[in-house]
Amino acid sequence: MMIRSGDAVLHVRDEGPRGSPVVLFANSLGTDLRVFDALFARLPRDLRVVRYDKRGHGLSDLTPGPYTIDMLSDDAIAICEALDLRDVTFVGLSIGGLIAQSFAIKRPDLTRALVLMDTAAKIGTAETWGERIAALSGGGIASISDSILSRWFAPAFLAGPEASQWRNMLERTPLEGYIACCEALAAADLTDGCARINCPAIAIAGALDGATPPALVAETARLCNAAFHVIEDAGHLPCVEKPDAVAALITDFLKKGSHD
Ligand SMILES: O=C(O)CC1=CCC(=O)O1
Repeated sequence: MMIRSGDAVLHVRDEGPRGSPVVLFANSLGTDLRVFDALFARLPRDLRVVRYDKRGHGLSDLTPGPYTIDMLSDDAIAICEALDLRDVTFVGLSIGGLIAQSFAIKRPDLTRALVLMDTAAKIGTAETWGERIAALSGGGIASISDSILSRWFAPAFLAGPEASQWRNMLERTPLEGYIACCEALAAADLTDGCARINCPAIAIAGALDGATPPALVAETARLCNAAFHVIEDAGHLPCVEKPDAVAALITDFLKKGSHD
């Protein structure tokens, strides 16, 4: 389905029984909602799982940049309002985790719990994102996809045939949407707001994550009192590489700490 948020129409997938606990997923830079396919397949069937392509990605509209995390979390709020979702457990991957933090800071009334996956209150610096934007403007996403993929995945996964679908997804992301999200990342620092989050939360990091290393994710977990978990033999996208381990953590959290 498609849902309007301001000047964009967003591609949303809403699955599972109505009236069940709601889990909302926000994707990372250079991916679309399919990044959660393997994880979704392993979650309990008695959840209402809502996924969407953030603007500038997947089948959602490409609106002019720069974007901000505030604008991107307004999109998540618009989806919740359109679908009348409440008591949301928000699972955010990387930039999706910044969106989830911003959502929880702005709308604690909608937030049941957070799962912060390979993310932080601040990712990179204005300088490192500026360098990436300059490289992208010169050569496009394919010119830097090898280095991005080396942070996304452990070497063994990267060497196998499964990795090519993620390279294709990354390289087929609209360049303008990708850059607009890099601009949002360059400006984002949720350190102060994150410390005010007081809902139940867990943080997850791939042990080999080269983009948001475990120590950085652990620091954000400490800020918002989240339990911290490391997934062995995984990089920045553990929901792709180790979906069984991630599904087990989220299922346990939903049973024990998140929904009653
Ligand atoms: O592209 C990367 O290096 C990893 C990443 C940072 C923010 C995000 O969403 O992905």
